[in-house]
Amino acid sequence: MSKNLTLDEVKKHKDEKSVWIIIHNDVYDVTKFLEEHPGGADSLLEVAGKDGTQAFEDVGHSDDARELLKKYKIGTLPPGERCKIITDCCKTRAARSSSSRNSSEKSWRTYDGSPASSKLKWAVVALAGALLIGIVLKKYLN
Ligand code: HEM
Repeated sequence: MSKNLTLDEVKKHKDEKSVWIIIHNDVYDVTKFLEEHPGGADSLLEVAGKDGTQAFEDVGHSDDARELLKKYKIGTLPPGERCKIITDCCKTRAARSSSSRNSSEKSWRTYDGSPASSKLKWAVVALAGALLIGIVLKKYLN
């Protein structure tokens, strides 16, 4: 089983001395790969200490590149910090963590930890309840 590494731990590894990147919920230590990366060290440093899934996928890396990833894997995010669906990923957590930095850095991620969908569900239930009460009141007051 791979080791659980939290986002807070990953965040500490954000410069040349130590570069950790999250891709598809797995954590990679690419410090030794910086100079070898065909896409340059800068592209890796840009997502150092952060989630690089989108950057990695946007480039359309080959199967060889995906295979190479295995060599650098050091762990996985704990279940509460994982992303369920890559395209529907959490703004709340990312916004919170990057608000102290540049806001343009906001990530597309959505984590399980931020139950945006469950909030929406309760809003719909509350709205339906209010509607029902309104209808009943209207009926009895007339
Ligand atoms: C962290 C794990 C990564 C690994 C193991 C990796 C590996 C590779 C490999 C093997 C290539 C050669 C082409 C290919 O086989 O697809 C490549 C190219 C490239 N990578 Fe990455 N990459 C990683 C992350 C990233 C990230 C986060 C970016 C961010 C933008 C990036 C940007 C690029 C670019 C722009 C190229 C194209 C270089 C060119 O064709 O001139 N890579 N990468």
